[in-house]
Amino acid sequence: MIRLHDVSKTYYPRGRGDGAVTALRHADLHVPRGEIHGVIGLSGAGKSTLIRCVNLLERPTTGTVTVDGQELTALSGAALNQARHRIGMIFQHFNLLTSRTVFANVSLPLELMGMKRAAIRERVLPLLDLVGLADKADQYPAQLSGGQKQRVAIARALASRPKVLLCDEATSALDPHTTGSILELLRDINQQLGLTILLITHEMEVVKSICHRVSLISDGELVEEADVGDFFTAPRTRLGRDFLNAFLELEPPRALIERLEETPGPHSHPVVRLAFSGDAVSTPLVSRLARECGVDVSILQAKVESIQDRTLGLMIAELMGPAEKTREALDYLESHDLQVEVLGHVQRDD
Ligand SMILES: Nc1ncnc2c1ncn2[C@@H]1O[C@H](COP(=O)(O)OP(=O)(O)OP(=O)(O)O)[C@@H](O)[C@H]1O
Repeated sequence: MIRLHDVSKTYYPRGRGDGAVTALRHADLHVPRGEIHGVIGLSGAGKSTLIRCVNLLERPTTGTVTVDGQELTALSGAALNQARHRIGMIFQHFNLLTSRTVFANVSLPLELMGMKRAAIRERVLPLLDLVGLADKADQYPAQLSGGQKQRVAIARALASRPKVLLCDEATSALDPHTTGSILELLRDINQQLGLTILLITHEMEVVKSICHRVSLISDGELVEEADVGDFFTAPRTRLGRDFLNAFLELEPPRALIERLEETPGPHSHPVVRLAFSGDAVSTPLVSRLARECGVDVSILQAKVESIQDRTLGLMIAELMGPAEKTREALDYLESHDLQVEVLGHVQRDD
């Protein structure tokens, strides 16, 4: 439904000949019909640029953007405006017109399309119902909470019956409870209307709650893409692991980090981060390591998380025993479908 092929974007701020900023580099992305795809990254990584390239609010410097089979980068003027009706967008700060009522905000895109008043009413009232604001039609944005404003923005984005909804940090200005209710609404819309959703966020919680797939963006590059369950079990990049650890608050204690050495010494223990899902979650791992490998396991941190329909277990542990035994234990763990990352080695106290 959404396809970016080799899309790059360089900004040339006016008056600064040498100030060019390349915000997006050779981005390839495919979001199939009906999928919710998240793009996560740190501030300045290029998320806004990427999502704004999809509806050509920013025109890519190079590359092509295709939405619902139509190459938008080949269009301009009226044809591009027409194509944009099939792409709704919502923003972090809602972007409502303060002088218009809720009803008038939602009807605006239809007025601009030249639709008749009666037809607009017929279209807008069910949308207000869908977003749970049927009783707020005559109120003004200033009378609404942040969550209600975002609901108005969602209704407005859906007014032209788009195939695609772009969400630019749509919940970043909202408290966690309101964030939850807006994400639930987006999930309902995705299911009820079959809408394809591309969202950008810096919050793992958003990805975890509603996305099917996720891409990670760093310094303008899409560096990793995975199903959400896989990303939360075994991110492939250092940055992905940093995001996951920060989300799970799963880091070794600071005092231990300071003692971690990269290479094993003659008298050191490996400290490992283990992630296990599926059947492995219910395996009595610690006692097996002790029994079958003769290694003691000191658990430094552990957590079980539900990621959509999967259960994910995470543990940071020190494997204590002679070098050949701890090596055997690592082999044992790897052969049992666990994701094993050696964080470093600490000198043995014994
Ligand atoms: N209009 C612009 N002109 C010049 N540089 C820009 C422009 N818009 C963005 N940039 C630069 O492009 C890079 C990526 O910015 P972008 O806003 O896409 O990142 P982001 O991941 O959305 O960040 P944030 O989460 O902070 O909004 C940054 O270095 C930014 O300063």
